[in-house]
Parts: sequence; C-alpha cells; structure tokens
Amino acid sequence: MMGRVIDFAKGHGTGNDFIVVADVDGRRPLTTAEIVALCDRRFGVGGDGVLRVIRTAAHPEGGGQDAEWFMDYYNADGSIAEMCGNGVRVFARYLLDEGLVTDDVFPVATRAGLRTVTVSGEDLTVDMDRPVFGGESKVTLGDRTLVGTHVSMGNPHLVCPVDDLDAIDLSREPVYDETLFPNAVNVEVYTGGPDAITMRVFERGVGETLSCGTGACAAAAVALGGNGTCVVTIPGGQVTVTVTTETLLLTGPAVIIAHGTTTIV
Ligand SMILES: N[C@@H](CCC[C@H](N)C(=O)O)C(=O)O
Repeated sequence: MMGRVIDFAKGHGTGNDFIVVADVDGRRPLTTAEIVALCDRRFGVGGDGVLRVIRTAAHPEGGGQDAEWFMDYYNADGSIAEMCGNGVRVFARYLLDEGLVTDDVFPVATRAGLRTVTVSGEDLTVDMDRPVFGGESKVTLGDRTLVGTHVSMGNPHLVCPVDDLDAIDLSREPVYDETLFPNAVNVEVYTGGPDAITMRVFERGVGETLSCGTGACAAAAVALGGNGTCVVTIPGGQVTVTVTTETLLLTGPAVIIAHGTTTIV
C-alpha cells in the first residue's frame, strides 16, 4: 500500500516533544489521522504534538500578522491549540537551525497572535503576553477534587496549588466544568512559591507531559500573584517565568534532536 512520505525534524523543550513538519507554502495540510499516526509512540515517530512550519501569508489563520512564519500547532490527538510555550521555542530553534531566520530577535505568528522570540545564550525567551485571570473552578483528578484558578495564556489553564504533588493522579482525563471550558482545559498542579515552584500537568489533547510552557506561565503567574520572577521545575527540566506590568516572559531550552523521513500508511 502506498503511504504519504513526510520529512520531519524532532525536537523538545524540557521534554515536551514535537514533530516539526515544514510545509512552507501550505500545499500539504496534515489530516487528523496523519497527526495521530505521527505522534503515536509505538507505531509512529512519537511526540506530544506537531509543529507545522508554514509562511504566515499561506495560512488561513495568519490574519495579516507581521511575521514571516506561522506556528501551526496540533496536539497529539490532532486537536488544535491556540498557543504552545515549549512548542514556540522548538519552532524558533528549527527556524534558526535551518537558517529560515537569521536575527536574534524575531516574531512568530500563532493562533493567539504574534510572539516575539529572543535568543538568550543557549536558551530562548518568548514574550508570551499577559496572563488573563478568570475565576476559580473545581477539577477532579482521580479521587481528588481540587480548586484551581482559570488562567488564559491564549490557551486555557486551570492552576491548582497542592501539598502532595507526587500523589496527584494525572493518569486519567480530568473532570472539569464543561460550561466554563467548552473546548477542554489544561490542568496544572503545583507546590511551592512564590519565586520557585514544582509543577506537573495534564495537557488537553495529550495527557500527562514532562513539561508545558504555557502551563508553567499560568502556574508561575498564580504563584507570584503579581510581578516577579519564578523558576518552574517540571519533570523534564526547568524554565523561568518573569511577569511584569506589561507582559510575561518565558525562558527555557529548545533543541532539535533528529531529522528523518517517515511513511504514513
Ligand atoms: N505543551 C504546550 C501546550 C500545548 C497545547 C495544549 N495541550 C492545549 O491544548 O492548549 C506548551 O508548552 O504550552
């Protein structure tokens, strides 16, 4: 049987891993089934999501954003998300490695709007824009019901402080208020604060991951309760979040670890 041949790169930011597929002129959209097959950890390349690299002008959601490149992000189940904090750093690393951008400061278009990336040594810093706080809401994780704070980083998060981080069951889909989150929600649990927290996450469309950049931003913003800097330790490493009156900056590593070709049947 003939399959579709796809050239890809694989990268990660603190263990949140992505398959990068370049389709610069937008000629080969990926179907949901293809994304699921690519992200399958047994039968595919494996990843928490897919980053499609496409010119902003070629993407229907580019909306005139003033950036050459659009991060077309998909979760492992094929669903679309507005933003991905680790993904945007991996996307930027790919652009830099491939010589598609040559500046140390450059914009990336996303479904949540423009994000400015700055090369800062080995790390990348992304201007993620201000967190938007909603109210409190409940979520059930395993046999525990927790109260969290609704934070939007372009995508939705529910941030729950806990005392016993390792005891929280993130193996099952969280049960949340579907009226408040009609498109589902990413759930973060954290301990510590305000300037250093340890966090775990259940990502919408993925499951428990080793890291979530937007989740780290949301949790840090809750832990800080105002302006300041918070170091967020996640199972896959560490990122730093700085909240100012104007914006929120996310700094962390991003690497491309492989290039290859795969055939999806
Ligand atoms: N891993 C990401 C978030 C990816 C999107 C998320 N699962 C959603 O559906 O909103 C990050 O690093 O921010």
